[in-house]
Amino acid sequence: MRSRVWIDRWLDWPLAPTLGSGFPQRFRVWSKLPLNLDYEATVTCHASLPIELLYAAYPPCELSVIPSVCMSSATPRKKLQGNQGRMAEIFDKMKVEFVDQDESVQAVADNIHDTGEVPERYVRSEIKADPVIVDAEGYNLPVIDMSRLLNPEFSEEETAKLGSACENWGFFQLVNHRFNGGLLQKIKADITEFFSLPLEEKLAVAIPPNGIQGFGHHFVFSKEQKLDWVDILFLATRPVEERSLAFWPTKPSTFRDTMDKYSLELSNLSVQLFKVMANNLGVNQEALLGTFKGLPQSMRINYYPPCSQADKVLGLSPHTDGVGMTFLLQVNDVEGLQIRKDGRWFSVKAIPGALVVNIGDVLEVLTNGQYKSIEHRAVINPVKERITIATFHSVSLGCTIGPLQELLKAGEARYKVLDSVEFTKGYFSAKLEGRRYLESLKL
Ligand SMILES: O=C(O)CCC(=O)C(=O)O
Ligand SMILES: [Fe+2]
Repeated sequence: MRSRVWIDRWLDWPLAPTLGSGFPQRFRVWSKLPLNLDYEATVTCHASLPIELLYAAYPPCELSVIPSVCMSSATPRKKLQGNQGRMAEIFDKMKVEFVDQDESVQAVADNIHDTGEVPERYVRSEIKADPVIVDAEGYNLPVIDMSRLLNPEFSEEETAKLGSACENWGFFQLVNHRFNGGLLQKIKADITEFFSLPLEEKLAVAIPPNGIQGFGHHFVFSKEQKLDWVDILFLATRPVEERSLAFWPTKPSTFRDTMDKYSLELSNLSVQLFKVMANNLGVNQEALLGTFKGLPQSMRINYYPPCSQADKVLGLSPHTDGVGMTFLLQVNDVEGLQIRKDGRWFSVKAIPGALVVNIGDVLEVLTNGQYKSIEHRAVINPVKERITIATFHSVSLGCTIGPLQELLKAGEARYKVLDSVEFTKGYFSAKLEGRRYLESLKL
């Protein structure tokens, strides 16, 4: 019997008594707790009874076996373990534990209309401490043109521009990335629709206790900690065989397909950019790409509700990304990303249709500090919701992360060498506090 089980709920089997002929057949089961959720199931009959129920959430989800004792609605129910996939296994190993944050920030935002006050746990006194620059001269985020990078006539010049952006800003906007037709429109529409569903429906893919994937919150380590003004949907999107589709929304019905296509486009784009970066750094492309073998990718979809007291809350605490490279897509036209430059916060004006690309901690370490992983945060709009998709390209498991040998010829290593699990563990334990973790890696 196969042992992997993905449904993290108590199940009831109302149709079980009707089984008997015509296998395989499709029917629906529902979960009693905590919500009435429908799951599709495929039932197949084993050569010898008892029958095994093979659950396929939605093809091509991995199949899981429920022991035959569950066959009748009268039998005792069995608490099932959620399958969070490889990523959760790593988290388990690392002993990184988030505390449950059981309220949706969107619901909190709705309630403020009644009380008029932001709950104390979301009030961030530190926001006012640092000046913010909006539209200042000389503070234009570099714009990189993908079509020029790929055109032999202009690629050298554009590559140099990209290199300078990675060294001086750690961020740039990528235009002309040539995504297929309406894909960006589709992903934007599907994500917006998901977040506009009633809370009960979003909870169908809730992050389980000690889980990492699904709808909920990350980086909450204590009941006292101040909270970010955001609800998220986090999914490990690549490699494809490591997806836990149970956490992929089925509403809207096009969500999974759109996400799959978007994920592939970004993965291909990440390879193109890693290659350009290798050229710019003067290192072997394979040496750089080797760290990202298998192209692990995850997505954090951020839903920032509006807040009438927006200057009291923070959408996302100052942090660097603990990965190689991140692509940020603004799903609607509401701004809120700020990056720290020269000790001040600088508001990013996203070009419509562009992707905001930023260097993560891993690339800063690999390049021995030549490329910069820059601190950034998200602020809240007083009247409009803001939605973004951050797509992270991470290191492969089993890799070591340290300055690339080819870059050391000119000087000493400035960062420690760590195994990828150690590295990620350290990142999460540092609790999203600016550049604290990255600084701790310096020799
Ligand atoms: O939503 C944003 O503007 C920033 C998101 C981000 O930095 C992240 O998810 O890591
Ligand atoms: Fe980030």
